[in-house]
Amino acid sequence: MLAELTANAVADALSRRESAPLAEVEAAALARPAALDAIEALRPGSRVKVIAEIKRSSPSRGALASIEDPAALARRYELGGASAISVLTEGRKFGGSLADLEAVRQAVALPVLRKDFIATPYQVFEARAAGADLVLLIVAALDDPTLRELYDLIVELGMTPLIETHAADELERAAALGARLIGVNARDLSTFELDRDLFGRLAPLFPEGAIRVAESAVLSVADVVHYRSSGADVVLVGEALVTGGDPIANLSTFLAV
Ligand SMILES: O=P(O)(O)OC[C@@H](O)[C@@H](O)c1c[nH]c2ccccc12
Repeated sequence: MLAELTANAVADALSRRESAPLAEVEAAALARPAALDAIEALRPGSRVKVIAEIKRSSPSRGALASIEDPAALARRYELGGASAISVLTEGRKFGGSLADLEAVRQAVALPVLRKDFIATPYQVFEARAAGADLVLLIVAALDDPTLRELYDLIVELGMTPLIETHAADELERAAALGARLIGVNARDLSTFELDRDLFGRLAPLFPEGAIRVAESAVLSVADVVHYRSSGADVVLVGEALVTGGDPIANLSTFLAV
């Protein structure tokens, strides 16, 4: 079942009156310097890697942090050893914007993920125009033809799709795309409930060679250890880094796993 949150965000994207014409956003996307190689940056290593997220609030957790200077936070993440940065660009529920992404892009040399409810090619061009290197696609929110279309466009623009799943059949759909970077979100987007063991249950179903990303619910080092021992190459961490005091210190404990 498509979560209300996701359905609303997708409906928003589809009905939105875009501020610039498609041709303009396309031109801006093509004029950007080449995207950074996120597959290289997230390649599995002897230690877990972290995608550090910039998120002001969420529908499940409410207000998290005001984050007046996302660029400064991104620099802390980079100094702390993050391998990539995720920027929520959804405005209504998460308090983010494409301006946040642009500011982050200018501040760091790491790959930057556009984290949003992407449903149209327009949003993919917008992501590239703002400097994104990665774009999230949520399998549950998209039918197969749209998933394929958006996936191919992301790749064509030199970016890397991060394919988010939450169930075995969704992982199959991700595999059918040929996805090289696949996440399992521990949070169910329809109930907001967390299932920290979902990643471990789905890990054996990942296609050969795909990079395995555990998303959500990392609040402590113990959670990183749990995901790592279940087969995660990468963990995507939001709340713990925006609310938990010094992100550099927090990252260093996570990266020791
Ligand atoms: O704050 P957390 O529990 O560390 O979670 C981060 C990230 O996984 C979460 O923000 C997220 C995962 N998938 C999403 C899709 C849309 C918006 C947000 C998300």
